[in-house]
Amino acid sequence: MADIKLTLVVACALIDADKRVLLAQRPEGKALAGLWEFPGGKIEPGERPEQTLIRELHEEIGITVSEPCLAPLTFASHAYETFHLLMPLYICRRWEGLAVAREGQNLAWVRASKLRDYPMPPADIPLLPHLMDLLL
Ligand SMILES: Nc1nc2c([nH]c(=O)n2[C@H]2C[C@H](O)[C@@H](COP(=O)(O)OP(=O)(O)OP(=O)(O)O)O2)c(=O)[nH]1
Repeated sequence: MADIKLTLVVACALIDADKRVLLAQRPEGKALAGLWEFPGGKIEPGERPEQTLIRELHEEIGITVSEPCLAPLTFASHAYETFHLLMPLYICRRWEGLAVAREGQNLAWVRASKLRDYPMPPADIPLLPHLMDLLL
């Protein structure tokens, strides 16, 4: 059997007081460019997933999240051509600061009923019903 490269990425559904979720658009020049994703990123060596998420949310959108405000929601397991993605999705309803695009990416606060209007990476599609149930 061929070796499988397992890539661990942590992501977060940030939910605001109007039950909207934050999506970020992947920039041009990257894999999956133009698709809308949950903020997050790859776990660096020595990091716990929650630390990764707190770091990424600060780097990418300038918010400060404390660990007790992160709760596990669901996960994605998806075979991309060159790696297998395993992506825990956390949910967070409380943070400090305003979400701003610090890396030039587009951001959108999206209601459950509009989530299907935002094309997402294939790994994310099975996560949507779960999220919609929670937000509707
Ligand atoms: N953050 C995030 N990544 C996702 C989602 N869905 C999905 O397939 N991914 C994939 C895209 C990337 O291959 C990987 C995220 O890693 P990354 O944010 O470091 O992506 P990247 O392309 O900048 O990585 P790289 O240049 O450092 O290799 O997970 C999602 O909802 N959120």
